[in-house]
Amino acid sequence: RLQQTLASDASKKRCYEFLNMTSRSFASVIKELDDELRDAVCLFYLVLRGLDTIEDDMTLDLDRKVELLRSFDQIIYKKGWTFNENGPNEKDRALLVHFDVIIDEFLRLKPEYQSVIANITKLMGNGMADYASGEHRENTSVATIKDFDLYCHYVAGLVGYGLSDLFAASGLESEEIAKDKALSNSMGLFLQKTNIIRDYREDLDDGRQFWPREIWGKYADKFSDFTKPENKLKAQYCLSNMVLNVLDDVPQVLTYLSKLRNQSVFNFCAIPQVMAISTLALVFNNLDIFHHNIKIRKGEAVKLILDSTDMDNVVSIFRHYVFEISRKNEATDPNFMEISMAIGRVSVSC
Ligand SMILES: O=C(O)CO[C@@H](C(=O)O)[C@@H](OCCCCCc1ccc2ccccc2c1)C(=O)NCCCCCc1ccc2ccccc2c1
Ligand SMILES: [Mg+2]
Ligand SMILES: [Mg+2]
Repeated sequence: RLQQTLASDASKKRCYEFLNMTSRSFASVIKELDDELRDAVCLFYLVLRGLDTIEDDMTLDLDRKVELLRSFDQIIYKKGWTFNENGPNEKDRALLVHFDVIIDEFLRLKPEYQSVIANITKLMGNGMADYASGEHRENTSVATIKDFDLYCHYVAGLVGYGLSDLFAASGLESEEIAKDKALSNSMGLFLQKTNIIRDYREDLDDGRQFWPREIWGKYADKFSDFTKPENKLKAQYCLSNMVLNVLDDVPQVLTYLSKLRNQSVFNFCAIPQVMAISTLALVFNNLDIFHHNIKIRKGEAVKLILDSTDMDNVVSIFRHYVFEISRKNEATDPNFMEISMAIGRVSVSC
């Protein structure tokens, strides 16, 4: 009996080490969650990060990648399963090399938490596979704004679905939070779309492009044209058009946050969203993003984390950054009016 307890404590500890290794930002907010939810959300993260490590690896054979993505919801029930076919540079390859530890801990979760995680894994894995193998084969390019919303639904909106289901199943939040799928979806889309804008250069260098052609095609013939100095005005207008698209999700994010009742769940949900609105204001009309990855300053991030503990503070943080975007909004920008109106819509929602 004692032997088993020691073994399971050791593998749980290793899961939190993998959590810290794969994402410092999410690790810090996941560890803040109440006991009832912490392990389930930690494993939810690690299972999906494992799936994403398959998706992100451009050195994997396409058929092999699709087979793994579509069967990952069964793989998580296979005790002992590990994977070492990732390329040497895949940043989270160690997670899959030791994935048997994640599976052991996943199988120790309550059955209702396991089924939420397995269900989202199945939906996300098939969504990623559809993207990897479909007409996007050439460079995972995203054609229409509808495609953009669908891809971000698969990789991030579904995480919002699963988290809302876990919050409700734990009893820490009402069943209602899991009913309004559009609100949960927006929680993921706002984070993922902001990251996709911020990561323009990193993804371009990795041969990936997620900005929808329906938007960037209005400003250039090739996605990489925005890195050229002679195209800097077009690049600026394309960037503001992308920020405009993301602003649409702000009212729903604020509505979702206003429905939360448990303090640890609120902190866990609010902090990534507050980081994202700060990042969105930073990237707006900032042409550095076409040349290198930019991040909000450490000091600002710490202040935001400390301030994001109640709805009034979160609303005023959003107002602050939305005002900063309106200050940077230039009348010569063809998107100027649309952005002003989107800001108006946000301002009344908070
Ligand atoms: O490789 C990387 O490091 C970045 O990969 C990006 C990509 O490949 O596009 C991309 O991979 C997406 C596929 C795997 C999803 C992993 C995930 C992330 C955060 C979680 C938070 C809690 C629980 C489970 C979670 C699962 C990525 O990590 N994008 C970051 C934004 C995704 C946010 C997901 C999300 C959605 C709703 C949320 C609601 C409340 C709190 C956190 C939330 C977090
Ligand atoms: Mg990734
Ligand atoms: Mg990915």
